Amino acid sequence: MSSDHQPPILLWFRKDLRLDDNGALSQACESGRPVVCIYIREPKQDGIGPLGGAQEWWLHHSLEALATALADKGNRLILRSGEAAKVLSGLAQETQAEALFYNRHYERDAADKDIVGALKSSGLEIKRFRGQLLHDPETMKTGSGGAYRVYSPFWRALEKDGEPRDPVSAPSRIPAPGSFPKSEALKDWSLLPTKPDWATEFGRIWQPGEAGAHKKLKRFLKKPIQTYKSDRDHPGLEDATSLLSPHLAFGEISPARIWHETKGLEATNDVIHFRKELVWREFSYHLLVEFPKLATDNWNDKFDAFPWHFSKAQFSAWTKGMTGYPIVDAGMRQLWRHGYMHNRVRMITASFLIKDLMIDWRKGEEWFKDTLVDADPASNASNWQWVAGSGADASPFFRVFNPILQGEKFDPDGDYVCRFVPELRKLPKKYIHRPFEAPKEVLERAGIKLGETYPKPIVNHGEARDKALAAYAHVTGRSGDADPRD
Ligand SMILES: Cc1cc2nc3c(=O)[nH]c(=O)nc-3n(C[C@H](O)[C@H](O)[C@H](O)COP(=O)(O)OP(=O)(O)OC[C@H]3O[C@@H](n4cnc5c(N)ncnc54)[C@H](O)[C@@H]3O)c2cc1C
Repeated sequence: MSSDHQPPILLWFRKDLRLDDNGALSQACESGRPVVCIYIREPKQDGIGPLGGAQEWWLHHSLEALATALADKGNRLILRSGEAAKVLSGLAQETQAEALFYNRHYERDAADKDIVGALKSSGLEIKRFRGQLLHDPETMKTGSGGAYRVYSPFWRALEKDGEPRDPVSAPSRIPAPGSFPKSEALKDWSLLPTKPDWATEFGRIWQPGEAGAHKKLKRFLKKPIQTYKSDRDHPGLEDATSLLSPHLAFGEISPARIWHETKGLEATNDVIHFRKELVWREFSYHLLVEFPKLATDNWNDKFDAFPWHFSKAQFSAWTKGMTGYPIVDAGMRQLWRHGYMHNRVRMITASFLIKDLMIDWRKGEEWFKDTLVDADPASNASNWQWVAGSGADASPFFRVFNPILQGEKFDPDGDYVCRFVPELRKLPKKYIHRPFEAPKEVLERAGIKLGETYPKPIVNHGEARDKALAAYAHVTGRSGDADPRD
């Protein structure tokens, strides 16, 4: 019997928008049965969407790329909106499908359980395949059988385990059904911003989709990885890191594929450091699976009593990159313009929001979720809690980043600041991270009027730090001495 006379398999794409190393897809193809490829736009539920604005932009282009890749293999992408269980059972009836294959999606395990329960009772064969991690969280346990809560032993356990599995290549052909069910039109989903179109620069930097992911990996492995360890902390160096995070967030490339491609390189400290960063992503997911409320609740509940203070005006200045601290403002403007921010600057801007402005980390997490193209439920939440000090294996609260010293250390020539805060370009390097200390005539020569062309600092860092540390000491009963090196 030819494949198109057999009942098809429904292949449910979610955050695995790729053909390479896609367990559900390769197994569906190997079965020889026709495959109906679906992407469902679901209404908001626990663990499911909606995506932030920047990721909607990405999703639009990523689905276009996936549709093209499927067409090249003789198949088609079907788009539907609605609750997954209803859409899938409707499609199963329409296409006479007898099976559903999908890859695991860790943050929505609970929601999936209900969906799968409903579909199984209607007689559909359901197969779940590995998710977007090197190791499933259940397989990584401490000696006493618990989940890891500290990164270093987690990394050592992975090392001891040996190399992760090898990735599986994309199928050469994806058998199509005799006829395709109807698809909604992507443009009708209105994922792209219109008025205003704040994503004008995104397309210059990013190429969403699997091909774009592989290009980024190739570029990174060719050179930047050789100096990754030292360069990754310097935001002024463009392209010193892999820029793979949004591709990983949408599953356009698998971590196993990335790891595998680094195996051809000599295992220098730089290569190992890069792998360790990939493992920070793994660790974040392990924390999320252990504590599904990672984005909403303090891991350390002592922080529940922290006296956060929300000032609308200060939050707005932070989001707009108008705090008067150049490195913070450059980071927040990079985020708005590119849907991305350098890792070092993410730490500085997050520390500023939490400790200088004493605004609850959850407000920052939400803003990042809406504006980052790489927003990831595990990495975003775990990193915000890391900076706040409320997370597992977190940076202590009393480590307060000084935005001036951080700028001078990691962007000594002000290259990064000048790229995103052009009004400071003519300022001598000496003042680039502290324009408020520049003499009047220096500011005049640089064409800067503080408070007019560039803001005065919205808080005094020293005073703000003391206030935050006093609040911390009050909540935890610990001394709030800051680390002067930060
Ligand atoms: C406050 C804050 C929020 C963050 N939010 C996110 C987020 O929503 N999504 C996200 O992917 N990363 C997040 N990060 C982590 C990190 O900033 C980005 O992963 C990194 O900047 C992405 O750039 P890259 O791909 O060039 O990274 P590279 O330096 O090339 O690293 C390779 C990969 O390792 C992973 N990785 C690197 N650093 C971390 C880290 N600290 N935690 C977890 N995984 C890491 C990412 O998948 C990254 O793509 C956040 C960090 C902070 C401090």
